[in-house]
Amino acid sequence: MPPKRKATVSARGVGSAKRLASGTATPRSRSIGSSDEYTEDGEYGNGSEADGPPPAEERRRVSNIQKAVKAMSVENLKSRGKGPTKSKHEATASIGFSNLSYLDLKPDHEKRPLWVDAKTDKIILENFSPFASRAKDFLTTIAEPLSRPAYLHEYRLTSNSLYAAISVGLEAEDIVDTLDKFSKTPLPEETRNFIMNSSKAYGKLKKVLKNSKYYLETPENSILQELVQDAVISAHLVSSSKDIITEKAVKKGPAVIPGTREAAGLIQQVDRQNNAQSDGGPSGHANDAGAGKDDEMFLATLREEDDDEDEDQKHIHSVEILRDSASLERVIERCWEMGYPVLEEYDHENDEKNATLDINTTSKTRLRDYQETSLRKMFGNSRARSGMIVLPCGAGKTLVGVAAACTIKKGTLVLCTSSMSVVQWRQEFLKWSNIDPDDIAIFTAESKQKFSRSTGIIVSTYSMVTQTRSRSYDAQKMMDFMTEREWGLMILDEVHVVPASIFRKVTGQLYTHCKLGLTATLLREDDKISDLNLLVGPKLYEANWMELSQQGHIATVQCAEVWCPMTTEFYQEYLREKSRKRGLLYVMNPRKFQACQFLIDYHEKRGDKTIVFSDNVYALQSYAKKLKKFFIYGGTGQVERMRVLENFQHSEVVNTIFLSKIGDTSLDLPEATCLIQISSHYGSRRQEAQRLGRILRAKRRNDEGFNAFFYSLVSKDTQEMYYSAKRQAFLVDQGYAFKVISHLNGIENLPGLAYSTAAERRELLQDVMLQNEESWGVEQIQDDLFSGRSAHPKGKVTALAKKGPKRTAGMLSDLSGAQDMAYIEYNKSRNKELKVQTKHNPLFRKIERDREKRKAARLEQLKEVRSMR
Ligand SMILES: Nc1ncnc2c1ncn2[C@@H]1O[C@H](COP(=O)(O)OP(=O)(O)OP(=O)(O)O)[C@@H](O)[C@H]1O
Repeated sequence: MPPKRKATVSARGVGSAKRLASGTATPRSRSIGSSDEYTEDGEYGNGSEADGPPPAEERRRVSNIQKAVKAMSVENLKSRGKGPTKSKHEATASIGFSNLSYLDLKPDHEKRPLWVDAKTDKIILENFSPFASRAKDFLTTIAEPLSRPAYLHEYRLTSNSLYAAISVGLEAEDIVDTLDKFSKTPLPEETRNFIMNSSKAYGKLKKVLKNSKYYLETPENSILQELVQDAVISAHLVSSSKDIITEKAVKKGPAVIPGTREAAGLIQQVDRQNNAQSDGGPSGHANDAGAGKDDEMFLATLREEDDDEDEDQKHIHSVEILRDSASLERVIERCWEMGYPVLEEYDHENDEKNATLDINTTSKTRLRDYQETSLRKMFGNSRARSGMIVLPCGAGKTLVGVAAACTIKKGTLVLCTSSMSVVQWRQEFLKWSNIDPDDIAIFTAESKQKFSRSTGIIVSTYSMVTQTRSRSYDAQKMMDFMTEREWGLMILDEVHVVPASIFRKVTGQLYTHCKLGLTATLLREDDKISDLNLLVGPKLYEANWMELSQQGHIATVQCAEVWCPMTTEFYQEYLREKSRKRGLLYVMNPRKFQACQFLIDYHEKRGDKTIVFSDNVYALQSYAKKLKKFFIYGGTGQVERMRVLENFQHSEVVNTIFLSKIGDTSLDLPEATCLIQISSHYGSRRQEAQRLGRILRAKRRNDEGFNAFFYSLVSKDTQEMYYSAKRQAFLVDQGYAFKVISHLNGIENLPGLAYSTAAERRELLQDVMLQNEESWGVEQIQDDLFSGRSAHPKGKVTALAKKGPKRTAGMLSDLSGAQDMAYIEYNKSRNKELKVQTKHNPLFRKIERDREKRKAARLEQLKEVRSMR
């Protein structure tokens, strides 16, 4: 018998991503995409366009990775006298690697793509394996993706992920068998037990709404018997144990999703023989072509095996829950506590009580593969499951929502974060579906329409439906209209940003059969994501950013962190400062300013359109005014915002704009191809991903060799470096590599380079040091660019209305302009130039006049404050 081989591979890419995230490693210098703009030593050069590395080179890289891992193995550490005192596993885990040498390899392990580590519940996928794509879809169904760089992906098996898998129709036995099939080693007993035990109760219990009544439903009577005996649950039930209703289960069939090739009649029959082709690999496929479809069929096969059972023998048992929201939430919570997670499902095809909505996708609408896959997870059988779909920014979440509504064909509610998004959602419904415009209404502060027929769609904001202040007569009537009826579907846009308390209010007031949460980043720094599982449902699907960018659905982005050394005078102050003013010092670092100036110049010459992001408003204004660029922040009036954005989109002279954090979300500027970040919200991974999302929609993304650019400017040896590493963690896990640029080639020769003399830098420092607390931190605004918060309730634009007079530290002599810094303080805003170019209607002119008056009054106030000092 040949000696058993031992497993010695580890997750190199994963480990480095984690170390990068924790700030203990230097980011790897690897650029992504086909164009290589950087030289290997981190310098910015005029690199030529080059195709991605050939497969052979890829293999070599992987083999190098594996060699590196081996070199880090416990045995090697031992031989170098650094042997572990703990167990092998603990020792390697502590340095960021998993040592799997305790596992025996299967004889044909090379062909199998997975490593399953029972000790950490982690699964590592070799993304270069010929069977990777098939394994990937399976893994995204059963496990949480943790990290997906180029070669090795890391997933974790959790109760929640298994719950999501069961909720899309997989059985525990199928999961175990398939995992074993893909695994290089026999599936560890602990993993097998974990899946079997955690899945026992999953998918068995459902909350359904039938004829305006909520029921707990299960095919296993014993579970219901156990639940009705529970004191907490029985207190919230209409029925007692005697009243358990038993009915024959309705035979299920897969739902036809409008907009898919199947719905269009393009796929008449699935030829399963294609799948059965075997080359001895784990799933029996000869090659990877059409892998996305194959994966679906592969999963479908797993589901079909289950359907082979005689459905006629099945019965379902149910009890009715009290309809108030507190009872509903308590019952669901208690079921979870007792080990029975509750799924929410809606048998929309058999719902005769609620009117059917006349809606279908237009004949031209074609869902992309990943959109279809995500919807298949929602409509795995003829019922619609509540849950969340996670797609990158710009990947078309709106169409997924529209297609879900077209599949359910019942009254639909859409809740968004801003009134601008409300308008966009309505437009998208009209674009992708044949809905009658009279059947889709808007409920915002400005518009309180209803649909005229028996059912329809209402698009509103979270704040409109959860408002606690007394409502206007019309708003109250609208709310009554919404709360009195049953809705088939509720679409929750940007589901991750909404606090649990808001969801409670929403779900408590509005009766919906099915909820679909849409988001790009299921991330919250406060770790409240688990609340969403309870309130909305499990994550049904999460797309892979890199794959979507390779397929051209989102732009390929080169990410770079530009390290800007602090100037001596700024660094001295930085070290002395203990307060939050340190933040202002590293943002206003003159070297960072120069890097920003250089990059803007470089990209403008290349024909790019650039957005510069700064969370700090003082920095935003200082940079923009000094560089004579246009800017928008929370205090900019709606009219001015629109004017700047329109010019950015259509004018050849406006190629760079500065935006505060209000532009993080909901900003659709497909012209933007470059993004520079000069100041950000500490270590927020979500903000980093959302900002990147602004350039993922780049119009030119399918041009040959096109790359969008994302630069994060970081002041070296400051706290900003720590935040930066933390912020990048999510994107690194999505497979983005941040190139470090330590020197921008040719920056010294840039004509008109700002702050190139010591005197200029000292002036800047003086100005920074004189700023008061208000200017130190990030902008305190919760809304986005289009929320219209700065708009007066009666339609007047009040750019400064929200903020009181600003106290600014300074000296009386500053006002005379006698000191250099006065020029900095009153550097002209370029925004004003746009006014001259634009013809206003009389209303806008009046708005502008009012604004100017208020600005003049504010300046007067400022002078007074200063003179009092
Ligand atoms: N199947 C499709 N066919 C053609 N175009 C599509 C398709 N799906 C999405 N798009 C287009 O992709 C763009 C982005 O879509 P959408 O605004 O819905 O993205 P998103 O995921 O909601 O982005 P964000 O998270 O930034 O709001 C839109 O211009 C949309 O028309």
